[in-house]
Amino acid sequence: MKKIGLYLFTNDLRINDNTLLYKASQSVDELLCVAVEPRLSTYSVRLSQEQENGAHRHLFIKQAIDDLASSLARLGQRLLVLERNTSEDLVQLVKSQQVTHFFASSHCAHDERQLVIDTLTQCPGLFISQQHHTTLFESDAFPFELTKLPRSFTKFRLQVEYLEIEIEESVISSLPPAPQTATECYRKPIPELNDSKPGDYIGGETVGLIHLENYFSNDYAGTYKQTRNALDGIENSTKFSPWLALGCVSPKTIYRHLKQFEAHLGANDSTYWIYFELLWREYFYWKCLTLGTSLFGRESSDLPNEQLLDTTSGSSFAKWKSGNTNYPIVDACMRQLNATGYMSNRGRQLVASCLIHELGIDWRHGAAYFESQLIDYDVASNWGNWAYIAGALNPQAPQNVNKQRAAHQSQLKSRHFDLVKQTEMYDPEHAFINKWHRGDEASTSTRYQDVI
Ligand SMILES: Cc1cc2nc3c(=O)[nH]c(=O)nc-3n(C[C@H](O)[C@H](O)[C@H](O)COP(=O)(O)OP(=O)(O)OC[C@H]3O[C@@H](n4cnc5c(N)ncnc54)[C@H](O)[C@@H]3O)c2cc1C
Repeated sequence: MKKIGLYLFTNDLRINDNTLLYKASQSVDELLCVAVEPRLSTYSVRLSQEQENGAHRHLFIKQAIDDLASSLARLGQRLLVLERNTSEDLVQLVKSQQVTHFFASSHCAHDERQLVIDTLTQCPGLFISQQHHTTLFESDAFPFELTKLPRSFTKFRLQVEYLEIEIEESVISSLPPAPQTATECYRKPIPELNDSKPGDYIGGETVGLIHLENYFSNDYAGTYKQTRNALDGIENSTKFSPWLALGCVSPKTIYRHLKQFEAHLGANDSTYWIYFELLWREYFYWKCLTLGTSLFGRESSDLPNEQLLDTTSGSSFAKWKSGNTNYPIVDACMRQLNATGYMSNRGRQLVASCLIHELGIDWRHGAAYFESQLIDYDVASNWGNWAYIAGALNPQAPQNVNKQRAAHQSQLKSRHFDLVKQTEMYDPEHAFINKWHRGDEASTSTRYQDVI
C-alpha cells in the first residue's frame, strides 16, 4: 500500500534544520505539504479591537509562506495553503487524499495543539509524528519533569544552561512528490516580494538566513550586551525574532552560528547574553505548554465574558494603540510598532508598563494588540512577557497566600517603569522621540502633566 504523508507547517516555515520534514522525506512515497496561515483568534479580536492581523504582520507571514512555497518548488514539491485554521479542511484533505502518515510540529500553544488533536480524533488510524523542533532543547533533555517546570526564569536557566545542544543539521536534498490529485488547491507561486519598502523586514527562510550570516559577519555580537537596550538601530540587538517566530530560522541554527562566532572571535559577556536571551524564549515556550489556556488569563473572572472596555478605558486604549497617550516615549514606541511591525524589547516593557500601571487597562488587551501587529509575534513570548510584567505568569497556589501576595506586589512594583527616568536613560537627546514625533508640542514634552 502506498504511504501518503501530510506535513503540516505551522511555526516551522523552513527546510533547513527541519528534522521532522527530513523524517517525512524518508518515510513516505508521496507527500502533501500544507501550511495554515496564522489568523487573529476570536479571543484576540475582541480584546485587541482589531478585526485582523495588521498590514506588516500580514505581509511578513505572506512572504514567509511564499518563500517556503518557492523552496519546496525547487525540491519538486508544492505547498497547499489553508486559509482557515479549523480542523475541517485538514480532515477533508486527509480523507480525500487517503493520507496514511501525519507530520506536525508539536506546538506549545493551546489552540494550535487543539487543531491537531481535533484532526487526529476525526482521522483514526494515521501514523503520527510530532516533535518540538522550534526550541533549543527537547523536553526529555531536562533534568526535571515538564509538570515540575521551575516557576522562575532564573531557576529554569540554572538547570538548563549547561545542557548540551544538538547542533548537527539534517540536510534535505529531495522530497517525495506531491500526490497528483490535489493540484487545484496549491499556492500559486508569487516570486517577487515587490510590496515591501526598502528597510522593511522581509519574511521567509531565505532572507532570515542572510540576516543571520550578516549579523555574525560583523562584530555586533561582541558588543550585544552594551547595545541590546537601544530603542532603535538594526545592529543594536540581533533582530532574529521575526524569523524565529515563524520558524523560518531555527534557534539551533542561530546557536550554531553563535558558537562559530565565539570560536573565531572569542566568547565574552555579550555572546553569552545572546544565549541568555534565547533561554528566556525557551522558558516562555515550555511555560506556555504547561500553562495551557491560563497563560491567556482565560479562566480568570476579572474580565467577565471577555468584555470589551468601558468608554473611558476604551478611549485610553485607542490612544495607546495609535501612539497618542501624551507619554512621549510610549507614543514613539507605539508609532514605531504601527509603522514597522517591530518594537525593541525596552520599548515593549515601557509601553506594557504604561498600559497596565498608568492607564489601568487589563494587560490582555495590550497582549492581543501586540499579537495583531508584531511581525515577530510568538504566542509564548508575547503572552508570557505580558503576563510576567502584569505579575500574572505564575498562578498563586492556595498555600502561603499571604506570602505569595506580598511577593506578587513587590514583583509588580519592580516591573512598573518610571517613564521619565527611562527616557533619560535610553533616549536622553530625544532622538527616538523626535524620530517618531507626532507633530505637536505635547509629544516632545517629558513632563507628562496632561496625560489622559
Ligand atoms: C510585552 C512584551 C511582548 C513581547 N512579545 C514578543 C513576541 O511576540 N515575540 C518575540 O519573539 N518576543 C517578544 N518579546 C520579547 C523581546 O522583546 C523580543 O524577543 C525582542 O525584542 C526581539 O528583538 P531581537 O531579536 O533583536 O532580540 P535580542 O535582544 O537580539 O534577543 C535575541 C533573541 O532572544 C529572544 N528574546 C530576547 N528577549 C526575550 C524575552 N524577553 N522573551 C522571550 N524571548 C526573548 C528572542 O528570540 C530574540 O530574537 C516581548 C517582550 C515584551 C516585554
